Amino acid sequence: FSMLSLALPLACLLLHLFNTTWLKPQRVRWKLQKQGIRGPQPCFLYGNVPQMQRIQITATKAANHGEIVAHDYTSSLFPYFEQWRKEFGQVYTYSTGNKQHLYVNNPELVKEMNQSLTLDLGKPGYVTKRLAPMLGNGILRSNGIVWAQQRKIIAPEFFVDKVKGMVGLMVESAEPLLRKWEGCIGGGVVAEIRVDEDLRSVSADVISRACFGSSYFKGKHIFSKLRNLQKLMSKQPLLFGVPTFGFFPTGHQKEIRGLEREIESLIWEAVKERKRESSKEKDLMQMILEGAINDHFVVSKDASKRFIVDNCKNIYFAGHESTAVAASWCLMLLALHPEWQARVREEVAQVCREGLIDAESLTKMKTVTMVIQEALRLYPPAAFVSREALEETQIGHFTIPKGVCTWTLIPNLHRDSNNWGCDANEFRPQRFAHGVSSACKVPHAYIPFGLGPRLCLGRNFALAQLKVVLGLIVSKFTFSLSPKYIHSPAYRMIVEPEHGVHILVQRSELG
Ligand code: HEM
Repeated sequence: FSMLSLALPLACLLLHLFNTTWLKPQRVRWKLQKQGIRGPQPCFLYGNVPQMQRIQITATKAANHGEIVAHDYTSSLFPYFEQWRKEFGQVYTYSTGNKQHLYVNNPELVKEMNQSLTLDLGKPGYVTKRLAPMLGNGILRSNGIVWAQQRKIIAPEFFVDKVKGMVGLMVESAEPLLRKWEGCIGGGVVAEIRVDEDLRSVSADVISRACFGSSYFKGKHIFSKLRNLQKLMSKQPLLFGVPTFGFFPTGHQKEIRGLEREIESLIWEAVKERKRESSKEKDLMQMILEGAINDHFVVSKDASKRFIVDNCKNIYFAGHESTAVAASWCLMLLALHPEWQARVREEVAQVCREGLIDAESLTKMKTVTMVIQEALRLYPPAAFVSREALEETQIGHFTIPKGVCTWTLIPNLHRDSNNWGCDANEFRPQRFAHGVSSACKVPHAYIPFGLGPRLCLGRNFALAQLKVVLGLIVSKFTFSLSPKYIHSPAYRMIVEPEHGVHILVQRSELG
């Protein structure tokens, strides 16, 4: 009897395991295969992860980092996707553990996703769970009604009219960088400068002043801690790594939890300070505070604290990191292309009365806009748009079973020669001379700011800041790439220059 009483639960457990690790994923695969979607053969328990690791190791060995600036980094950064794309086309399926994925890089299908308003495609839980220390349950991670509420509170702070009012403080925030670089040149002619950290300071300063008003000086600590957290978390396999079944290296996790607590208390201090001040000025922090008080989804005091801290963290991260990295890529490309640098310099001199950059002059910066658009095409800081079918969903003529995660690789999509032409890997801002709609066949597949209802809500803010920073730097300085620069785009939650961007800077004759 005792043998039987042991055997029965054991058999149930094995059956359950077999069902979740093989039968269920197999059923999902069948549903996809029936629609003509192919993909690499998965192995038991791990899916295609071992294959992904093998392909990555081979690609890393073959990579020839830094010798020349080759703009197509897709086959060294995400080599399995490129290999499978060549084998199975623009839409294919693969698995990691018991999770089934759908690679969607067909411009027409991306257009369908972009135009769809469905919320049944949400942020994938298994990815965002790993990002939880960074993002909490703020707007970047949440889904459904919680997300809708957060978006309603935060989005209006970044509408065009609000952003226009922030141009002045963007200029102010960039001035220390200009003074610092001036100082580096000093009495000499040329200075070598690593631009990344300086640009990060500018965008941290901008977001702190613009969104968190008087508490902006607290921002400095928060940003440096968030940056450390980001670096630590990038050491873990964030997206496609081996299924860990709960076993992660604990050393890192402890450090991550420590940083998470420090960041939380810094933000909370800023919030308490704000409450004491009872500021009349309605900036983003004020809106988040009021949202936490008025929102009927936020029921307890603890939940209200979480709501505030998580959303502040989200804005701090989303708002400064990607803008700073985009500015670094822009400077790298302008350093490489003196002819475009000269055109930008000339335009800024023309449209800015007495050298002053304001909201009106930003709207006249056509060349600067083209350069930024082209930089965001070749080097989009966000590498992916990922979604999970929270319910069975239709994308174009495909039915996506519940639980499947879709992956759209932005850098690959932006290099599709069928959409962009045979010069897709070249830096040619001219293609944007008449806007995105004339630059390629399917403009909806140009997605540096994501797509659909979850499109980046800081888009206008980021573009204004990039114009201000580039406009000021290019009008004050002439620069070229330093021989120290090693071209090696790296994925650390966003695609950034692994060793930074080093340039040789001189005072510009116009500046
Ligand atoms: C060049 C700079 C930036 C780039 C390339 C960028 C890109 C993106 C992308 C790709 C997404 C994901 C959209 C999706 O999943 O479909 C996103 C979302 C978001 N971004 Fe940005 N972003 C930038 C700057 C900013 C700034 C300056 C802010 C705020 C101040 C911001 C706030 C957000 C927020 C809150 C979301 C989440 C929107 C939602 O889920 O509803 N971003 N961004």
